[in-house]
Amino acid sequence: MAKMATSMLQQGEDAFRKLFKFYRRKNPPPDFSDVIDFSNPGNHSGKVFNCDLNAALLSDGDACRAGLHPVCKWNAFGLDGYPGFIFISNPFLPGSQRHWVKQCLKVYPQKPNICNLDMHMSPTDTDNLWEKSRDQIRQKCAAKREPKSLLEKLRWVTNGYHYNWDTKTYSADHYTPFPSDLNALSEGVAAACGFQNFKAEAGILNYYHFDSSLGIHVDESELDHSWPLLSFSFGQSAVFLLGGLRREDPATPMFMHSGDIMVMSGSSRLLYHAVPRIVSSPDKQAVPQCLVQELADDTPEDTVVQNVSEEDWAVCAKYIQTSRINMTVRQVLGLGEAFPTEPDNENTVDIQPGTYHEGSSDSEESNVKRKKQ
Ligand SMILES: O=C(O)CCC(=O)C(=O)O
Ligand SMILES: [Fe+2]
Repeated sequence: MAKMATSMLQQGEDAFRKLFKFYRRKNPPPDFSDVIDFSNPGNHSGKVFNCDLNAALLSDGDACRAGLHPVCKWNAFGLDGYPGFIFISNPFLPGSQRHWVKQCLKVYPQKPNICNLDMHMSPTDTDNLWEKSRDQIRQKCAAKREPKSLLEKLRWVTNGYHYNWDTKTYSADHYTPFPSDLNALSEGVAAACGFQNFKAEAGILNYYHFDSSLGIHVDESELDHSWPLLSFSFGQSAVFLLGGLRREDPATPMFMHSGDIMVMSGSSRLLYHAVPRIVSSPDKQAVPQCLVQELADDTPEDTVVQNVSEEDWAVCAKYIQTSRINMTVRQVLGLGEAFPTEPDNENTVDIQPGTYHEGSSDSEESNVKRKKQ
């Protein structure tokens, strides 16, 4: 079976699509032995190398304020053949990941931010998703099939410059202030990777369940590609496929576990990628161990990461038992750059907003619709 995945890599034509289908398959489940696991990279030591980040680029104090270990303690890796790609294996301080899960469920979906539910519901119906869903989630019984709460129907949220899925553009007049805590985390990670003046301007949050996937796409709508794309994962794990500059190029499979960060920069910034499958976290506990921990008592006052109340965490923990949340953060504009004044209508495409990330479809195409860029 492992051979099967490898041989697909060699076939050339549409190798990525075949690999996507291979990892998406439910019955029989695929062999995951070719999937690089950066938490245990020994098995793939031929492709993975240690990446020495310059610890002087982010002070220990700033790292701690963003809820991160000092950079000298990070396990950062590069991947042969992918210059500019950096994988940081869970650099989060114990307890700090909970904050991001709570923000993604309770705070970031709030109006005026936009989510997939807005595509077919009124703003009053999609506001206060947390309040409308928390009791239902908390009382959920795993053994029974129960109706999904609105929060469980959430697939994406945008913040900062809100991505327009129809025109595949960002615009000056569709903007809400970028969350300051996520900005601090993003600036810190970017700085540690050598991008000192990175500005977090747009965020796309993706919410996955065990039957979700994200189709093959490239993120190229940002106007300046010299800045990295940052990706943060929490909850259950994903198989992530990193491809080439062409959609059909072969791809390298890797796991993203809770707390892992990916930086796509330089010549890896515009590579095709996809998430064919969500899998249980490797520690096989209902909630990944790194999310069980609470913030240390001596956490400084000025940290952006807050303690999550027991009441709130009860909801988040229930949700995350079957879900993964990914936050991608982008800088949209270059230094001193502004959006073009005339909208570029030629870019209009035939995607259906909100269909990029449908859970139950077996077709990889259902998700590909999201960003065929
Ligand atoms: O969920 C992920 O790991 C990938 C998300 C992604 O590619 C995107 O939002 O553009
Ligand atoms: Fe992406």
